Amino acid sequence: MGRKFFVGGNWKCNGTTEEVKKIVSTLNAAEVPSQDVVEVVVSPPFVFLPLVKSTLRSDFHVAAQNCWVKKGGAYTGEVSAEMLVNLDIPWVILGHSERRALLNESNEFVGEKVAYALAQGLKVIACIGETLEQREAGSTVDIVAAQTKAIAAKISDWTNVVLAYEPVWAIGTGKVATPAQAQEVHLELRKWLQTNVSPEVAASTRIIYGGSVNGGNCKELAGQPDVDGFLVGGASLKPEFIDIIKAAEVKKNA
Ligand SMILES: O=C(CO)COP(=O)(O)O
Repeated sequence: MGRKFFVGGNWKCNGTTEEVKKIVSTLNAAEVPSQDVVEVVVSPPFVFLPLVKSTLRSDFHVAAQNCWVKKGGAYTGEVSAEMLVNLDIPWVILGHSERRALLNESNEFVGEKVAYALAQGLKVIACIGETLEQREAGSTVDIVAAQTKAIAAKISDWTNVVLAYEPVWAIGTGKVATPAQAQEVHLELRKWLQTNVSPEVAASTRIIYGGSVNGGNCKELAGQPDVDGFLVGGASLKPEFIDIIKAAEVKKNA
């Protein structure tokens, strides 16, 4: 099916110039599978994007953690998709649960953002995921389907989209989804894409997992047929991110 393994590192709102330089030099020195096997994207805060972009090895790429929903202008504090393109930043993370929860980003708003960013030529890591309450109420699949639907309603080409399933209860909690729990939701998402978008999009779109992924649990998760990679938070700031990148070997040998 040719879904290349994808490992994203979301640094969130962390880092100083010194820390960023240290992470980059650790990554630059790492021996990892080739670009044919794994696509690696790291996402520093906006202010560090130029530094990371100019010092990071060329087989790894960078992503912003957000961008504005439309063309830039009088939107104090925002960064536009056009600016990211201007800086040659290829990727952007949109719809992260922290922004959905803390900044009230709705499904529709995220859908609009994804569409606008794609239209400007950016590639998008679109995040979805249910809260613990929603999971316990048995509505996980409905929630992630509604989040995906709001994106699907606004776009027609999924080539440059990676869908990141990040259950909110697993983010930053150390409480990782079991491989079976991740696989179950990823499969449901793939079925949703098959029915509501197309079999081709379902087969080719990478669905990655995020939520307390670390060097210890990544291989078993990567062994699941519908887990096409990871979006890593806390562990992406540490050398174990390299072990997570290497989990791509599990797929290669599958
Ligand atoms: O939110 C995440 C990645 O976007 C996951 O964060 P953690 O890996 O720290 O749980």
